[in-house]
This record gives sequence, structure tokens and C-alpha cells, in this order.
Amino acid sequence: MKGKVLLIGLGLIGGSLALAMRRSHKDIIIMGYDVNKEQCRLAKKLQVIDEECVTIEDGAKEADLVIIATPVNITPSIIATLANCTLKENVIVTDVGSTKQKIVKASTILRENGITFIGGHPMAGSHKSGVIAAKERLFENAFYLLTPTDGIPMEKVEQLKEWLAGTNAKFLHISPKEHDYITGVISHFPHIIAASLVHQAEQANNGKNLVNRLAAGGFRDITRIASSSPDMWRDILLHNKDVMLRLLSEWRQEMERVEQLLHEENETGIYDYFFQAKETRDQLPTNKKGAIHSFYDLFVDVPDYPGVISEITGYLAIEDISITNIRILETREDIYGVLVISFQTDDDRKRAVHCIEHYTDYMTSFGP
Ligand SMILES: NC(=O)c1ccc[n+]([C@@H]2O[C@H](COP(=O)([O-])OP(=O)(O)OC[C@H]3O[C@@H](n4cnc5c(N)ncnc54)[C@H](O)[C@@H]3O)[C@@H](O)[C@H]2O)c1
Ligand SMILES: O=C(O)C(=O)C[C@]1(C(=O)O)C=C[C@@H](O)C=C1
Repeated sequence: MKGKVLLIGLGLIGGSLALAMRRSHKDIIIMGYDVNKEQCRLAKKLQVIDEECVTIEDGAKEADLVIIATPVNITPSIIATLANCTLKENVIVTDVGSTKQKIVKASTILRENGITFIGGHPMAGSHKSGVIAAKERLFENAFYLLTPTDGIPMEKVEQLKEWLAGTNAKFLHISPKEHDYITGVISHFPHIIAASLVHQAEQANNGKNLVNRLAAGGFRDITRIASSSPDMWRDILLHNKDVMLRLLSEWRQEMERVEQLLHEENETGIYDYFFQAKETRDQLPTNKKGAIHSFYDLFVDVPDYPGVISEITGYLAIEDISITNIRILETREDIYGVLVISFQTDDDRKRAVHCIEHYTDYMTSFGP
């Protein structure tokens, strides 16, 4: 692909998309616009963008593709600004917002002007924000949901996929309504639950730090996403209010069911509750990214002594193997602990196995 891309919003997702697009289209020029000038400066410095635009209008008139990667509550106003710009006849406008109904509705104004708007949502991310956290492989094997409306020619959708080919994502078409319900269930609502568990633990802490200190693998796993941007999640929840209210009500009923089972001391019922959840959870793809985002984890049995983490990361650094996360799986009584190291690719994980086998006697495996 050749041409100019205007990227509006130079944060985690915008930055990652720019890096991914450059992988497959070496000759494109990426122009960037962000209200936060520090993000613009960083994006330029990190070579995420080629040029900074002073205004949206400046970049829009030259762009063959416009990507809006701003918070969801801002995106409709950006669309309105674009509708007042002089745009190229064949331009494609897309977004990356975590919600779709309100954004696609706002895009009517573009379509009325004969401009192609295709809603998009790459289903991968992080609890981190800002261009500094951008990664070119963030979307590898993840689902990338597209919500083309009636009347958008398929060749335009194919063109957009071609622009985004460097993400190596799996594109899926879905209606905005279905999108907001499904992502509500598997992404938005879990963020409420994660935050609520942290609040509950904080109350249990009662000024002492014991709960925080003892919070082990399980709590950390389920609450990682509570570290996400509060601004972003406020906006997403407000955009997807109806679905959230419905899911909250269903969740309350579900909790009442568990409460009832406990009151009754219903052993079979409680067992089934966990068993059925395990059956379903175990069938989710583990080492592939998808609706449920995962990294390539390596489990290493290590002696429980101070400095073991830096020992292992030191060996990986010698071999130039990047890791995305490292943690102790759980606090255990025995002398061995399990270190879980996450990698961005399966290849990095395989290299790590060879590296750890080369430098140590520690056992490695792909599962706990
Ligand atoms: N973070 C994730 O995990 C994730 C995953 C998929 C999709 N998304 C969606 O991607 C979008 C961006 O999220 P992010 O995680 O990259 O956030 P981010 O905070 O890292 O980046 C957003 C950027 O938009 C800029 N911005 C805000 N208002 C603006 C305006 N009026 N004009 C221009 N720029 C403006 C901010 O300065 C910031 O640099 C959101 O809509 C979010 O719902 C996020
Ligand atoms: O991995 C995370 O930290 C995320 O929360 C990513 C996540 C998700 O819920 O899966 C968050 C919001 C997006 O719209 C898509 C992906």
C-alpha cells in the first residue's frame, strides 16, 4: 500500500497500529495529531509517526486513510470535525474504539457526505496507556472486529484490511449492536468486577497492609485489568450503559444463586458451579490471542531464594529475549516456587526454554 495515513490519537492503540502498519507497508507516510503535545513529541521520537499535524484539517486533506484512536467519548466530535474538512474522495475513515453503536451512529454524517466510515475495534490491549507502551505486535493473532454498515462496498472493507494487514489480526465482521453486547460480556463487565474485587480487598485491609501483602497469584491474575486507565473505562461504561446495567442485574442474580447454594450447604451445587466454569474456561484458546487476550507463558520451577528473578532475567537478557511480564505463580510452602514468564511470541518462549536449559538446571513447562 502507498499513501498517507492520518492518525488521530497517539496513544497505546494508535501507536501500536502505526507500528504494525509500517511492518507491511514500508512506504506509507504516517501523519499524527494529538491534543497532548507530549504524546506527539514522543510519537515522533519513537518513529511511530513521520510528521506531526498542527490541526486535524491539515492532515485530513492529504490522507488516504484516517484512523481515529481517541477515547470513545471524544471520537464522535472528531468525526464531526472530519465531516467539516475537505477530504480525498476515496479516503477511508475508521476508528479503534472499544464501543461501536454510538460511534457508528455519529459516523452517519460522514456517510451522508459520501465518505466511507468503517468502525473498527482491535481486541487486544493492555492496562497501560500512552504511546510509550505501543507495540508493533500487540494485535498479532487477536480478533479485529469491523462493523461496516449497509451500503459500504466490500472492496472498501478489503482495502481497509489491506491497510491493517501488518497487525496480523483476524478480521471479523459484526453489527455494532452485537459488538457492544459481546464486548460488554467479555471485556467491559469484567473490568467492573476486577475493580470491585480490589475495592473489597481494600475494605478488608482496614488500614493494615496484610491483605495487600498476602494478595497472591489468583487475586493478581483476576485484578490485573483493574490497573487500566480510569478515564478510558469511565467512557466505555457510559457508552455501553444499557448493556452494563443488564449485565449487572444478571450478575446479581448469579451471585444470589451462589449465596443460596452456600446457605443450603449444597455440596453438589457448589461443586457443579466451579466444575462447569472450569470446563468452559479450559476450552478457551490459551496460547492464541483472541477475544481473551493471552501471552505465551513459560512456567519455571525455581528455588525460592532472593535474586532468582534477576538471575533468570539476566540469562534472558544475555540472549536478547524480551519478556512482557514475570511473576511468582503463588506463595507456596515448599522450597520451590513457580515463576511465570510471559513472552510476546511463541518463538521467544521457545528460545527462552533453550536459554534457561543452557544456563540452569531449572525445569520449564508450558503449563503449571
Ligand atoms: N487500551 C486498550 O486495551 C484498548 C484496546 C482496544 C481498543 N481501545 C480503544 O482505543 C482507544 C484509545 O485507547 P488507548 O488505550 O490508546 O488510550 P491512550 O490514552 O493510550 O491514547 C488515547 C490518546 O488520545 C488522545 N486524545 C484525547 N483527546 C483527543 C482529541 N480531542 N484529539 C486528539 N487526540 C486526543 C490522548 O491525548 C491520548 O494520547 C479508545 O477508544 C479505547 O476504547 C483500547
Ligand atoms: O489486556 C487488557 O488489559 C485489556 O483490558 C484489553 C481489552 C480487553 O478487555 O480484553 C480492553 C479493552 C479493549 O477494548 C480490548 C481489549
